[in-house]
Amino acid sequence: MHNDAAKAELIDAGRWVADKGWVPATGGNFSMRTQSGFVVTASGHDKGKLDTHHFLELDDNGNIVAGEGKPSAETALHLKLYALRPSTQCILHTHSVAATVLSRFFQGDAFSVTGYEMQKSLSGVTTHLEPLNIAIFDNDQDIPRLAELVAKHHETTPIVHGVLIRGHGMYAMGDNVFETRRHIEGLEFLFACELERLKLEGIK
Ligand SMILES: CSC[C@@H](O)[C@@H](O)C(=O)COP(=O)(O)O
Ligand SMILES: [Zn+2]
Repeated sequence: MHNDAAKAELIDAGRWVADKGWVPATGGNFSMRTQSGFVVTASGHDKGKLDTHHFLELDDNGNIVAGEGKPSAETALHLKLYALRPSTQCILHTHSVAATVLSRFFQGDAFSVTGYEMQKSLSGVTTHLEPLNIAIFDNDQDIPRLAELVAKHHETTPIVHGVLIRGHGMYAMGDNVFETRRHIEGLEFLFACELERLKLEGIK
């Protein structure tokens, strides 16, 4: 995909994800793989009101080749996720209330659900009967260090749909922008169900 087409897709995804309330304030950042490398959102903008000049163009090694401002503070994590899973074309990082709260509530190293038909909204999932696991990593302001932790985890437990960062949000990935959007929507549905379930069942 050309850089300009990738920016157009990310501007559209930004409006959608902002309408859902999943990128409050200037939270979140987006990227796509392109013919010449990557495009990534510039840091500090409202991701629901992106324009074509709110992006940096990077080469295959992550070096800036065009654009204004600073690349997203979390660019190193995007680049690591692309390297870990070469078919990934689009990464959308969101800050929903549900992802933020549940990643703090569940103390373990994964958000795990079983029994929901909507698990099948995620690529490769064919049944509600097996657990769906989304890895949770402790938040870290040192993004390269966090990216290394994610890479280490991927060696034994491949990351397919995305990861949660505790008290922070989610990184969702897919082989095109529509798949990434579907993964976000499917996972957010599952997060919302789990929040409702916890309210009804109480904390045990
Ligand atoms: C609103 S503060 C959030 C940031 O610290 C960060 O987590 C984030 O998602 C956006 O950072 P950005 O540098 O704009 O890409
Ligand atoms: Zn963030």
